[in-house]
Amino acid sequence: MTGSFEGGRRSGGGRSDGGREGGGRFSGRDGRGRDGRPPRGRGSAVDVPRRAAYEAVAAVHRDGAYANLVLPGVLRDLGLRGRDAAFATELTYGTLRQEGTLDAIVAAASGREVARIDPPARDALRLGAYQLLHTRVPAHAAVSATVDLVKAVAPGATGFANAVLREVASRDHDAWVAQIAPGYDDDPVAYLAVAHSHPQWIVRAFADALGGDLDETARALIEDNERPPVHLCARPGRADAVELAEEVGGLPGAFSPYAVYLPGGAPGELDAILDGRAHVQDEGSQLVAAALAQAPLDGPDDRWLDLCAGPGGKAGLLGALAVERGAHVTAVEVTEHRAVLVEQATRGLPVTVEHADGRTVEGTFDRVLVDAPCTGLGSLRRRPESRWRRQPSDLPPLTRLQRELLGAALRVVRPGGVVAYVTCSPHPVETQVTVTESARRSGYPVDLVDARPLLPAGMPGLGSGPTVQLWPHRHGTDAMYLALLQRSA
Ligand SMILES: C[S@@+](CC[C@H](N)C(=O)[O-])C[C@H]1O[C@@H](n2cnc3c(N)ncnc32)[C@H](O)[C@@H]1O
Repeated sequence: MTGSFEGGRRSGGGRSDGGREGGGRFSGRDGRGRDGRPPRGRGSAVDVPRRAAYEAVAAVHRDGAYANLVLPGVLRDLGLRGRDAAFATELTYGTLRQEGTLDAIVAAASGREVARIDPPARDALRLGAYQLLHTRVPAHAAVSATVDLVKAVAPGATGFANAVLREVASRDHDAWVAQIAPGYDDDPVAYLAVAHSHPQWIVRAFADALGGDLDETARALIEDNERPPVHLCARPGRADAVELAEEVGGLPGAFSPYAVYLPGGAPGELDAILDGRAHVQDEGSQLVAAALAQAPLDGPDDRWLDLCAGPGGKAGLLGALAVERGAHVTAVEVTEHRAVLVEQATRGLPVTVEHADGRTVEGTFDRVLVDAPCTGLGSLRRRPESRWRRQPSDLPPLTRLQRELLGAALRVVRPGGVVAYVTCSPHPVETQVTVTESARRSGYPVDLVDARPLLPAGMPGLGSGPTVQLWPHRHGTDAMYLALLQRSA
């Protein structure tokens, strides 16, 4: 293992060119902000894309916002489009993904714990350090633009920020990692955590899920720091993936027959989304939902249940497949507003939405999906702040709920029926342990069905079965886990 950063690649598919000087710079007099917010309108020297990124990053830390929800509003408010919006997006997502390592570098460069730096100055420094270490922005432009930002949001820290940024700029990322990370041979997990900006407990969980292979763990971490493409699901019976790809200027997916990879842009504005022919859905989610629909089954096959349905991605795909198969889907969701989203996502499909706790569901079903609430460690590339928010202490309540939901599914599936247990997390405690424990405690005879033949033929890297773990670095999907359990007849 060398100390090289991201195997030679850089976040966002290469260094971005953010060194442009014009394009929306608000120039003029000194612009002081209040409450750490840069001033709006004339009078600020902060250029607009950096200001947008600062506002989004600050909202994530100050208000507990989610970057994917807050950023579109900020871009809209500031009128950013095209290259400027792309640059603001890269700064926001990249800074949040790299935050752990950037903080360690800023601490080393400043000789001060980042917790002791005022939040506005701290966020501005993170953005500046990201530009210096992960983009093609020339160092002088990154330093001066960040000093302008600090002037606006934390005027008292301007000199400090200038000095810290100059120190950060004195080394590249690899040299900083070599300086601040423990030696790989001494503590590989701690090294990987610093080199690839993940908390150690997540590095450990990935390594466990990958059978202890630390080289592959590094590849998984590297992929988490890349910008993922948007995936569409062409709804069976309503759209064809090849034709949809042509229509939207995308590419048909590598594995799911419904998947289309979008080159970029705003998927919500596509005609195919607006008229219900397609929805946004990671290809891995498509594959696990389709695998449940294809699992071999003797006897009746028209009562399908989605026990954790919100916001309705998999219910939408199952509903479209149910049309072709003459089946009906009951979609259960405990959170009211998410149940409304499921209604919207399944309009016109044979799906009944129930706003209820899945643990109390009654009835008898032939196929059941438990897409369990989980840590979401499998989609860190799409949720840049999530790796720093999640804690190991989240696991016990989540795994208890997962066991109870899977237990309820095993109770309502008919003998001979199939349950798909799915998480968007590769954490072994949420995957293997939950499945083994739930099956053992259910009191029903349960067999694990080999899920691999239910995924597209020739799909590589599916392991030795019977469960399947998808990975961004192997399959280009989120790290979805799938176990298929069949109640013995
Ligand atoms: C991983 S998400 C499901 C994603 C969904 N299947 C999709 O593809 O769009 C888990 C969902 O389970 C819901 N949930 C949590 N506890 C639940 C419970 N006790 N009963 C039913 N739904 C629950 C959450 O509100 C959340 O919407």
